[in-house]
Order: sequence, then structure tokens, then C-alpha cells
Amino acid sequence: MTAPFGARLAAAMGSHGPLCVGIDPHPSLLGAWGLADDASGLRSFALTVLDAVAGRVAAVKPQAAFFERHGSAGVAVLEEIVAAGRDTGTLVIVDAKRGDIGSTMGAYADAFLRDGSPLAGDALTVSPYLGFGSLDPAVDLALSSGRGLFVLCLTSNKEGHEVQHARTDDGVTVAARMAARAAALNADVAPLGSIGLVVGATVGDAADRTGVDLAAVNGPLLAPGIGAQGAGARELAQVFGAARGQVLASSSRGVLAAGPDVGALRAAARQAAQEASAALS
Ligand SMILES: O=c1ccn([C@@H]2O[C@H](COP(=O)(O)O)[C@@H](O)[C@H]2O)c(=O)[nH]1
Repeated sequence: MTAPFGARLAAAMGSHGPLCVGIDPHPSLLGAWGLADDASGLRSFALTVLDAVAGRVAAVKPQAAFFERHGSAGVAVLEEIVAAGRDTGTLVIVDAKRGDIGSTMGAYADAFLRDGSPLAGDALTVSPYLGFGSLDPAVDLALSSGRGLFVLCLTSNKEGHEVQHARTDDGVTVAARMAARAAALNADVAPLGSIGLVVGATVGDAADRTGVDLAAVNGPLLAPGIGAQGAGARELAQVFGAARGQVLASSSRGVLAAGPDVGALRAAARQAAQEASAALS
């Protein structure tokens, strides 16, 4: 029986520090690395990132969109990278941000969270904006298979407030409601629940303003926005406060820009992990 994702992530962050390296094969990065913008370029890019950081960081996060834009050949590369990442023992968070009505969500859960599925990593990013309950099939399968979810809560983009800061009839913000639902699923779990949230490192004091109690979530907090989107150590410390021990900082372009040299990528990831660790300790 696989240990729960939250426990596996806590152990990985304890061993390697609180950094997740995003595998985002942007066309511009492929070009800068001297690779073609096709499936073979994607494959070289992603395998190089794994070579550089697997076994050295807590997690990697392939961004599905950059693979899907190449159709079935790109999805086949994503499958290969998910398998290769898992073989190294480094946790794989598939960033596909799925969300749909419950019956269709069951199919997404099968694709990304079921044992034996070629797209199943250790965790999946999901969108709760069809209602948190629409995620039930993914929650059930994640928890029963030792996997995890990262539910979008306070996203790093500037438009996120339009939905996430809105208040429902009872005056509670949408973001706070999503966080409370995740907290209920993680109640009494130690050391960390498996239903995490996405909270951008760029959101400033949004958690306070929206009434999101990050520490009470008792689950991991995936924090994109480091590096290319402008956040750094100061922002990490400011945004997460008392919840800093739950944070998995995520950087894609900030690390990937150091490639294609494996040693340079490794050094960039090491530096990002050290900075995140110092900011969050
Ligand atoms: O709120 C969110 C949720 C997800 N992301 C994803 O993280 C990476 C960020 O890449 P950088 O190059 O480090 O900016 C990317 O895959 C996004 O889709 C996010 O940025 N914000």
C-alpha cells in the first residue's frame, strides 16, 4: 500500500527542501536550448530537466499544456516523462488543472490518478470552479490510491481575484470556501493531508483579505510565481506566514532558463531550493 501523498511530500521536502521544478517546454525555451518545437524537442528538454534535478528536489511538475499542444505525440512524451519521473522516486505533480461536472471529473480522475494509467503521477492540479463537490471523484481516487490534489485557491495571475475574492451569499469569499473544504478533507491527518491548495507566491496579503486560513488547511500549499512571475524569498515569507512549513515553492522558467547544461540547471535548482528553504524556515 502506497503511503499517502501528504506524508510522501513531507518526507521529500524534509530531505530535499521545499522546491518543485516545473517542466514547462515553452517554444521560446526550446529555441534557446537549440531544440525543435516538436515532440522530439519536448522529449530532450524534459529528460534533460529530469537528469538535472531528479533525486535532488522534492518534486517536479510537468505542465500538461506544453505537451498537449503537440497532440498525441506530445501526450506520449508526457506519459514517458511521468513514468521516468516516478521511476527516479521524485514526486511528479501533473499540472493539468482539470475540472468538470462530476461524471466527467470521474474520467479525468481515471486518466490522472488511477494506478496503471500512463498519465498518473503522484498528484494532479484541479480547478474547483464548477463547485468543490464536482471534484469528489478525484478526491476519492486520490485518497484511495495514495495520490494528492492541488486545488486552485488563490492563483498567481492578476485576474484570479475576479472569481476567488468574490463573496458568496453568506459573505465568505470563494477562496476561503475552497480552503475550508480542503481543510475538512485533511482534518486530523499527520504530518500533512493530501488535498493541497495552489496559492501563488505573488498574491501579497490576499489570504488575509479573503479570510483564507492557510495554516488550518493542514495540507501542502503549492506556490507558483517564483522567478519569472516576479516573486522571491521575501514574497514567500510574506504570503505564507504561519503556514510556511506547508509550502512547496514552484519555479519553472526561473530554473529552466539556466539550461540546457545539466550542471547549470542543477545549480539553478539548488540555489532556488536554498532560497525557498531560507524564506520558509
Ligand atoms: O496560480 C497558478 C497556478 C499554476 N501556475 C503554473 O505554474 C507554472 C509557473 O511557471 P513559471 O515559469 O515559474 O512562471 C506554470 O506551469 C503555470 O501554469 C501558475 O503559474 N500559477
